Amino acid sequence: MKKPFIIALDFSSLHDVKNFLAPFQGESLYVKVGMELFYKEGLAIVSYLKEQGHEIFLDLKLHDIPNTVKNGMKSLASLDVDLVNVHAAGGTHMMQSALEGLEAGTSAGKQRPLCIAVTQLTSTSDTMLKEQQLITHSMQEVVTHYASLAHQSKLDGVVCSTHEVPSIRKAVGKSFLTVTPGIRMALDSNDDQVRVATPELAREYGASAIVVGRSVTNASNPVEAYYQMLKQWKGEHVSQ
Ligand SMILES: O=c1ccn([C@@H]2O[C@H](COP(=O)(O)O)[C@@H](O)[C@H]2O)c(=O)[nH]1
Repeated sequence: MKKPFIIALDFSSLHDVKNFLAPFQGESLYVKVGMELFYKEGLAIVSYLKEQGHEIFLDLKLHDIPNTVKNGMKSLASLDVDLVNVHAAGGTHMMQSALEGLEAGTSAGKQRPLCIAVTQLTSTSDTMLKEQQLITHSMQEVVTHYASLAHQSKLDGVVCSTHEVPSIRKAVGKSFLTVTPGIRMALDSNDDQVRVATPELAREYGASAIVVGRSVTNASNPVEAYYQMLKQWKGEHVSQ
């Protein structure tokens, strides 16, 4: 990915997004719009971020019957965002339908948005997998299996934690995207995340891109926090 550092704009209004982005003036960023912001601001937020020259990951995690996901993706493709996603648990038919919808909804001459599948949320622990989802395979096996299904369905990649990246790369190759949230600096709070890693570990394990929210957005100086994490992601020395 050209810009492998994605900032999660988990804000509740366009006003808060504008305040957050103001000190980044002139910088073209890769930003993630999730449910909180999109459900509140809708198309206005996408239009605004595009006008400002940012790339957009629209993180709505579609998970429904194949026909509904196909038509949903057809609508999302018309927004001209760069990256969208589904839940791999929806199955191969659903993932293939997602791609069909994206292709059908992309205007002639434009590139369809990339599409990736969420494997297991980074807030899911081994215990939750076993006790709440009744899955007896290991996290690594489950995530890698979902990545193989997404690969067979011709998706562009997956959302996973840093810890599963090496196994996924081994199973489906290096060109399949591994986008990793749950990124924290060593001394940061994990909040509700379970399978966390530093930017440095994500780079070392070969993640295609990292997604960072609160470690930047809640920092007392977000611009400084962003550059500190970006430096670590690029392999430049940073002391905390
Ligand atoms: O497995 C997943 C899938 C998506 N996310 C999203 O990434 C950000 C992470 O935010 P932090 O504040 O850095 O924890 C957030 O928008 C999630 O919805 C994820 O964390 N894990």
